[in-house]
Amino acid sequence: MNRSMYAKVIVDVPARPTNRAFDYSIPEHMRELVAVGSRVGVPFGPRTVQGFVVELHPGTQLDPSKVKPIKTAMDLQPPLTEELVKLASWISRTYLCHEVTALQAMIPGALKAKYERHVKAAEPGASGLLPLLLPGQEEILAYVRRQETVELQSLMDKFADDAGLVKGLLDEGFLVEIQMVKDRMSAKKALTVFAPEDPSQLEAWLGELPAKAAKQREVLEHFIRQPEPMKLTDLLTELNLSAGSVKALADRGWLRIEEVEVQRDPYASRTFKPTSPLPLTPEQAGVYERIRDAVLSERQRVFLLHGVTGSGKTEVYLQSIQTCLDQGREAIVLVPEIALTPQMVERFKGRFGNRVAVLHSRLSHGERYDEWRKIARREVSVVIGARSAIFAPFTKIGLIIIDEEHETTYKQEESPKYHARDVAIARAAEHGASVILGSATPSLESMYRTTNEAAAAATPERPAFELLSMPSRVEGRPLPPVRIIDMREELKSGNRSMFSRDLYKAIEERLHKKEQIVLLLNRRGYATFVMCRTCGYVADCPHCDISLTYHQSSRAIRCHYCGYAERELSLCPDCGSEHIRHFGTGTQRVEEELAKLFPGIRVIRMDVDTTTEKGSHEKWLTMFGNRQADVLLGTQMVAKGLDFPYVTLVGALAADSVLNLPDFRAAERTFQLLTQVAGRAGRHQLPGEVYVQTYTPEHYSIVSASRHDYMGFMRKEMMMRRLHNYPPFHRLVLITLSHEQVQLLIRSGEVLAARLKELAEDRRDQGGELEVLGPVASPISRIKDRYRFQCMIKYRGDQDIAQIVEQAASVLEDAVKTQKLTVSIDVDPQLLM
Ligand SMILES: Nc1ncnc2c1ncn2[C@@H]1O[C@H](COP(=O)(O)OP(=O)(O)OP(=O)(O)O)[C@@H](O)[C@H]1O
Ligand SMILES: [Zn+2]
Ligand SMILES: [Zn+2]
Repeated sequence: MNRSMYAKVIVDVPARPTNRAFDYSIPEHMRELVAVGSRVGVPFGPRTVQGFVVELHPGTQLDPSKVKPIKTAMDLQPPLTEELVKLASWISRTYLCHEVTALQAMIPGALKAKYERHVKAAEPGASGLLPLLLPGQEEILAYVRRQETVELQSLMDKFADDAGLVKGLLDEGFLVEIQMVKDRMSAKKALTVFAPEDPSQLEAWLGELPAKAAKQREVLEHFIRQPEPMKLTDLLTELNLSAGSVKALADRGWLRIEEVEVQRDPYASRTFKPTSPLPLTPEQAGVYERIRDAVLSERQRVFLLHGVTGSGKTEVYLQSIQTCLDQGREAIVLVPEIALTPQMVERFKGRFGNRVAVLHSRLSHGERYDEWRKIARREVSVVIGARSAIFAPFTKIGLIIIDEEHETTYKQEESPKYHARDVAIARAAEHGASVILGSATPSLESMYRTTNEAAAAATPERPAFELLSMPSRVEGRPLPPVRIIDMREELKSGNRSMFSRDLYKAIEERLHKKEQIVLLLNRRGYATFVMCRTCGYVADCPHCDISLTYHQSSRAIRCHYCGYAERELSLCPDCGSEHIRHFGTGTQRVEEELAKLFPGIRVIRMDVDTTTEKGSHEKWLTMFGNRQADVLLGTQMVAKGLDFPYVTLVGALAADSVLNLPDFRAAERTFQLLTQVAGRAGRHQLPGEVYVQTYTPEHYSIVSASRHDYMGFMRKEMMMRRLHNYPPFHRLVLITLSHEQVQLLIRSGEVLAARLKELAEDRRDQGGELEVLGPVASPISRIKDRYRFQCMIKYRGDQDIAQIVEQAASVLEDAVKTQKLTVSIDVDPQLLM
């Protein structure tokens, strides 16, 4: 029984002055409904907005007569747990975002507020000058009175020809506007037929039916055989009836028809072959036992599992989860982008069946909401999903697994700019849960935290990691040999093709043996721009500092940042030449060249253009798995997690494409990508082989990847990072300012940097290491007609960086408020653009 009379509410108005909880009173009749974590509609200024209840209190510090009451309680069960509410406040402090933004990130899109404008008729007497009504207005008013409240838009639509009359009624106060806060989506409902509690009744009624009511008889007989409730539509199809007969029985009061929530299950039509635990290899067993002990200890422990590709990490995950479930606890599994790895879903559903919920971005709003409700109602105990699944509203988490922990997709690029790894560790602390960070190529940040140096500096918030390793593949299968091919030499000997001679031969051989091939071409590697070959003109976005991208399918060139699009060019706008070259996505060109070189070759191309349709990934991968194609050609999405037994050749066509990006992680990303894609070859009986084509064959990231030498790469890269004060030794905060006028922007940047440098000076006097770089133009210096400038903070140790950033940013508050300057803060940024 909830006796609290006041609630502290975080309102859905993401702005600095509102980034705190406001007091509201809870009307008597809502006391049972309003709990920590529930959503409420509250008056805020002249509006009604959604808010989240974060605390309950018996009293208020404010003058009670000034405290407004909550208007609506939106949930029967709060969608957020108390733990998640607390986590939101941690996220807001750690990543410097508004608390409501963090709360919003935790609920499914379907529950995000939709504001509707409704109208109702004013109380009689309020404006009671009826004679003033214009012809036609009386009718509108009467209509609204009959409906009680009407959504404004639908009223406007209904009386579209008289929109002016409606507006007049509003202006003169005959109609009053009320704002409603609603869910964007509601649970899907279906009519369901219920038999009476006591089935012997049915037999008796059967006797009472007139002889000619054969159809009704069939329905009763059905429920005598199967008394469980049944969806009306299913019943009608099964018995081949029309609704009339069922309705007739309901009218007699013999059956009951009710609207019942149904769940949209995106995997309902799929069957998953059940699997049982495999006997573990000694390496797997050693790792599994460490994890099992940790899970049983019910303390927060973080493991970094470094297992080479094909070492059987997934089986370790599955058995660790089993341990956790046996204990009556729950597990969360994160994968980079689940739509990309249907094989993962299959493995988890195969082992745990319908105890698994799946959350990813390719589900519809409704499907996502239904999967989420299964979690909220504890109908499942395992969640597998992309980044935001880390917010699954479980209450007894025992284990959190982050597969391919080095992936950048675990960092959200828009606010809240959280990293799922850190959120996982924070949740594990609350639940006494273990975390497994698994990868064949762990990030330097995670690896660093297994070192003694990091252990010495560990805090409860940033605990040290325990390193587990699985250095060999299952069943002693070898890692495939990797050959580096120097493309400069190819060019010298007159080969201008995208394929080196050796790779060409290797492909030919596989086609002959009916084995399969994976070809990787990094998306950023090959230009997709439009260029005039006469004068060198390149089509740029008129609103952004970036070249336009050619899309062959729509014959358009468009900007990836703002969506600006124009038709493909036939003449150069600068010199009028007809020699315009449209560089299609790199993969398209490779596909064309493959077809030319190997007539009849069957190629599946996976890239942004071929995978927009829902379920397309799955379709392509199933086809490839069924050996309906010889080549799987694609961008990064073919590099990860795939496990196909007939793949014996992997080719990386442009290994250095990532190396040339202006990012201190370029070498790390190159090493990761090459190692991952090489790992797709020879995972089963057939031995594999890998070719890496590059213009910089001597670079240590490429050499180490070719030797499967993670440790060698890591040591070298650590040295470079230490030398240049980059993560993991120093941490970064990136502050990006943007504005339409470059002058104002430069001035703001300088003011900010000056203040930051002052504060850094103070810190250094107290012994803190802190360096401020900038302001400089961002690598992408303009997006959507707004110029961009950035400052970077590099710091070391466990400093309260939030305080400094907030203090410094406050010097820009005026410009933000009055001049539309935007300030975006990224703590531990993954992309430096
Ligand atoms: N104990 C075992 N006995 C037999 N086969 C196993 C065992 N463990 C795993 N496997 C098989 O070995 C193959 C590789 O395992 P898995 O895909 O889990 O590797 P991984 O470490 O996740 O690799 P990657 O990092 O490349 O995704 C799979 O086909 C899996 O079914
Ligand atoms: Zn030109
Ligand atoms: Zn643009």
